[in-house]
Order: sequence, then C-alpha cells, then structure tokens
Amino acid sequence: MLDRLEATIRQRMTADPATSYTAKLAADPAFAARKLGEEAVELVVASLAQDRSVVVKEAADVLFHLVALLAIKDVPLSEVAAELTRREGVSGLDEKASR
Ligand SMILES: N=c1c2ncn([C@@H]3O[C@H](COP(=O)(O)OP(=O)(O)OP(=O)(O)O)[C@@H](O)[C@H]3O)c2ncn1[C@@H]1O[C@H](COP(=O)(O)O)[C@@H](O)[C@H]1O
Repeated sequence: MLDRLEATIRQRMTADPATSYTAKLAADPAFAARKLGEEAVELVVASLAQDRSVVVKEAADVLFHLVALLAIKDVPLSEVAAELTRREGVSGLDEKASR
C-alpha cells in the first residue's frame, strides 16, 4: 500500500495544484513540512484523548503527509526502509551509538 501511495504521490506532484492536494504540497515544501507537523500533533492528541478509530484516521494522515514530504525531498521510501533494516537486531537503547 505504501509503495502504491508513493507512486500515486510522485505522479500527482506535477498535477495542477487547483485539482490536486499533493501538487499543492509539492508547490510549497515548507507548507508540506508544516502540514506533517500539524498531522503529527493531531495524532499525538488523538492517542491521548480519542477513541481508536480517530487514532487510525490521524495515523493515515501522518503517513500520507510523511510519504508526500519524502517524495518532495526526493527520498525514496526504499531508502528509509534500508535504514530501518540496518537498525534491525540492534537494541533501541544502543541504536543512537551506531549512527
Ligand atoms: N491519502 C491521501 C490523503 N490523506 C489526507 N489527505 C488530505 O490531506 C488534507 C489534510 O488536511 P487537514 O486534515 O489539515 O484538513 P484541511 O482540509 O486542510 O482543513 P483543516 O482541518 O486544516 O481546517 C485534506 O485535504 C485531505 O484530503 C490526502 N490527500 C490525498 N491522499 C492520496 O493522494 C491521492 C492523490 O490526491 P490528489 O493529489 O489530491 O489528487 C489520493 O487519491 C489519495 O490516495
């Protein structure tokens, strides 16, 4: 699903911002970064206060805006996945030391 979403986002980035929210984000990377921050805060608030279904929706918003920002910065999801793979098997308590 995330690979499909990334492909859709990369395709829509060059569309008309009047008809595509992705293109609107791509036209203004600072706006895209700000939106990811806003969605992350909404997820944090939901996780503290709301029911599970709201958390699912807010998490979907965060994932969409994260994948969009990565595409705008031309960072493929596969590169992030490779970093997570590199961390596999390293305790989270020790991971910082391995960077
Ligand atoms: N998954 C998503 C997706 N999730 C959320 N959003 C949009 O992200 C925006 C979130 O903004 P907010 O929650 O802050 O709400 P808002 O409308 O800005 O209003 P406020 O709450 O801030 O007042 C909304 O406009 C949502 O529609 C998404 N927009 C697009 N996608 C995917 O991207 C594809 C291409 O979309 P377009 O680029 O618009 O064609 C879609 O088919 C989807 O697959």
